[in-house]
Amino acid sequence: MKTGGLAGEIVGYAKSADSRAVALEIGFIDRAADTAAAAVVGADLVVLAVPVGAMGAIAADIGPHLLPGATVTDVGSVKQAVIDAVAPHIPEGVHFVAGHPIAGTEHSGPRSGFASLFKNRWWLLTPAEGTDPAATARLRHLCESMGAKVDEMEAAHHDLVLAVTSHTPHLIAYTMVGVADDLRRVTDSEVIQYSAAGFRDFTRIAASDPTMWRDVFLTNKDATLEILGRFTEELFALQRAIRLGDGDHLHAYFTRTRAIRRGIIEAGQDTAAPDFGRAQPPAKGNAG
Ligand SMILES: NC(=O)C1=CN([C@@H]2O[C@H](COP(=O)(O)OP(=O)(O)OC[C@H]3O[C@@H](n4cnc5c(N)ncnc54)[C@H](O)[C@@H]3O)[C@@H](O)[C@H]2O)C=CC1
Ligand SMILES: O=C(O)C(=O)Cc1ccc(O)cc1
Repeated sequence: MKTGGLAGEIVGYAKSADSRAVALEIGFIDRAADTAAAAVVGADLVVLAVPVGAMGAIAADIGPHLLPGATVTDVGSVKQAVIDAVAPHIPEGVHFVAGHPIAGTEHSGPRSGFASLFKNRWWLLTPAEGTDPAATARLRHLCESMGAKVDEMEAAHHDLVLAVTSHTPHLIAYTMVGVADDLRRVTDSEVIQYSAAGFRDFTRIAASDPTMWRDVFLTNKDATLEILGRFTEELFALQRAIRLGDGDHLHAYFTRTRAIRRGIIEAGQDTAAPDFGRAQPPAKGNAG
């Protein structure tokens, strides 16, 4: 927003004074406020960017101080739980349009942002029924002005899609790195030394912020458990094929998954930059 001159003044609040100082120093914000409530006074747009489990408490803090006609949005990785936690604190006359940019890295803190983060990435908006379409349209325009591609969907659908494309894959990465860590005690440092690309990608993902990801799994419980259930069924089928020496099963399975990857590339949807991205655009309408 700063680079594109998309806001008159950007006021920031973060829990730690250090984060506020860094955000000011690097020109991320024009002014730092000492409290969330003070930060929103007079603001046309308020963006909540805290772990999903902290959204409700922040909304309660700022609710009474919001400008009539303002729009509140968020960038949380889970949508239904955020809407349930935030909406009750948004006063009449203020618009709440929940959102999720599918863009980020394993890093957090103010130094981890960069101006091109949203370029060519999906930004999903999940306005609740009855939301003023003009507020959603204004937010869509802002996201597009930062280079993002915008889509709208229902919050529950978002949560299922993201359970497939982001949340469960993160859990698998965490698990695989945990397994390797156990193994490392046996093999000394070989696991790290001879890491192949696949495992390296897992370690990058597994370096993501623990609080953020704890909250994702606590708040997207049902969808994650649904996808995890399907995942373990498939895993057991592959395990059985290996045990039985069923090469046809393995070959057919890997042929199918290769076609999916090729489909993503042919559709021009592999917009991930080498360093920053495993997040894929959600497969529209075919999750679950
Ligand atoms: N990191 C990523 O790649 C992406 C993150 N998101 C979502 O964005 C949101 C923010 O994540 P990041 O910007 O990565 O995190 P961050 O760690 O860079 O920033 C989080 C901020 O929330 C504050 N905070 C933490 N706990 C708090 C609490 N209990 N009360 C008040 N403030 C609190 C921290 O002080 C910090 O200023 C999360 O909801 C996450 O799910 C969405 C897309 C990508
Ligand atoms: O670092 C990565 O590969 C990511 O997947 C970043 C990411 C993390 C959380 C989100 O809700 C969206 C994107």
